[in-house]
Amino acid sequence: MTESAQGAGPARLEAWNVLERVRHGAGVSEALSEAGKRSLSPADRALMTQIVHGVLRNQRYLDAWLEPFLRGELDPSVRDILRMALFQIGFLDRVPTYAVVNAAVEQTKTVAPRATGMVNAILRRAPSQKPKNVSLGVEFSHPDWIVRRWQARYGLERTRHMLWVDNQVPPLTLRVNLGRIARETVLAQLQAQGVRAEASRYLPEAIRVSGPLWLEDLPAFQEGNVTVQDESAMLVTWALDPKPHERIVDLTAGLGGKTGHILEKTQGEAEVTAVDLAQNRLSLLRENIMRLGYAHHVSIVGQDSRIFSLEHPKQFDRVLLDAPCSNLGVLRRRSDARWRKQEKDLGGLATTQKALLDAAVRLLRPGGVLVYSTCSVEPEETTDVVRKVLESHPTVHIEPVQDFLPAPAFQDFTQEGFLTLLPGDLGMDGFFIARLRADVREAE
Ligand SMILES: C[S@@+](CC[C@H](N)C(=O)[O-])C[C@H]1O[C@@H](n2cnc3c(N)ncnc32)[C@H](O)[C@@H]1O
Repeated sequence: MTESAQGAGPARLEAWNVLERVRHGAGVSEALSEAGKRSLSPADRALMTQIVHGVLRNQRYLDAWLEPFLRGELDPSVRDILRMALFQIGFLDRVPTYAVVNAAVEQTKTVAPRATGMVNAILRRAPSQKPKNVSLGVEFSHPDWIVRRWQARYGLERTRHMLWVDNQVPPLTLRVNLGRIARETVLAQLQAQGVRAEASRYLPEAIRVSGPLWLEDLPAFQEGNVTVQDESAMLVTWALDPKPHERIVDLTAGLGGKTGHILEKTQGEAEVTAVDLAQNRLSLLRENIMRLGYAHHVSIVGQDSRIFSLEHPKQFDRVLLDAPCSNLGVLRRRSDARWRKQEKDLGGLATTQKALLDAAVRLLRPGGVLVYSTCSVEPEETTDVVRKVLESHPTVHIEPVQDFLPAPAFQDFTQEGFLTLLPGDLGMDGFFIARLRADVREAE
């Protein structure tokens, strides 16, 4: 590493590398966890993460801030250095402005030496001239199409709140395997490490952590009794309400977040199958389930769920379809997602979701239960999909989800039998959950 690169500090150098990788298509979580494996101190890792998410969450605002100072085209690598500097100046208070400017100048010397003078000149003037009178989309750094559709549905104040929620650092929530360890024991372990945490008011297995936590140091995590998952994602398994000895399939299992919860709730006594077509995700799912100690209690199938359903019709008591979606309910966690999606993608997603839900219905035995969930609350991906599928399957009906949720507080968020949590409701991620049941007599 050159002397000037070192001058920027390891956290900023790695943050810049991660942003470059994200610009070239890498997912932000994967890029951050790769970078985190390099020898960074815990403080540098935290600063790197804060800068990367902060720049992505505030990108449009930062670009509007830069705009008046630019003359002509800007090299994307230099733009990232400027965005990082303005984010630290505008949104963090721990580093003095002169130190941020010096770090950015040092970094530019190695990345694009000829731009050093320009970066220096911009960062001497810009900090005192923040953008004024900007639109909601600029103020909260969201694409206009998202702002427009939320405002049309929820009105101005609600939309402002949702946009604000998306830019906050989300809470870290832990799921405790209550069959193996009491929540109080995990809380005591957290307290012993000086971590601020409290029991969720809404789910008996959830803990909200509000300070920094190195999970690997937590005994309950090492023993496989704790998993990171948002409370709204935990509600999906509550809605499914799996029982021991049933045949259950998780049709889009991904990394196994919900498969693990199903295994915990049935204490490994159900016959669980996890399907996903992404082989790389299934290897991680296997590792995750092994850590939880349920490796021998799940069959893992790398296949398109639509094919799987043709091969196993009417064979399952419970089917979970946590469908691929636009992620618009979890923008606070996926800081890059708002820039990757376009409104026209919703149509294609809805087609896939409908095809997968048709496949899910096919797997139900008479009387079987199906849960459909998305981390988006857009009607095209949620109520529209469910209604269309119900029209073509008259032997399947809606079962009100509220009867299966763990706290009375959720009643306020149910309508027509569906649960819809908007981003930030009860402090949780945005989520949609529907529960369907096949008639006992005549499943399709
Ligand atoms: C929302 S994620 C699932 C997250 C997972 N349920 C969890 O809790 O960790 C959607 C998943 O659907 C998978 N997928 C998309 N299309 C599929 C298909 N046709 N068949 C099987 N899996 C599919 C993706 O690979 C992705 O892992």
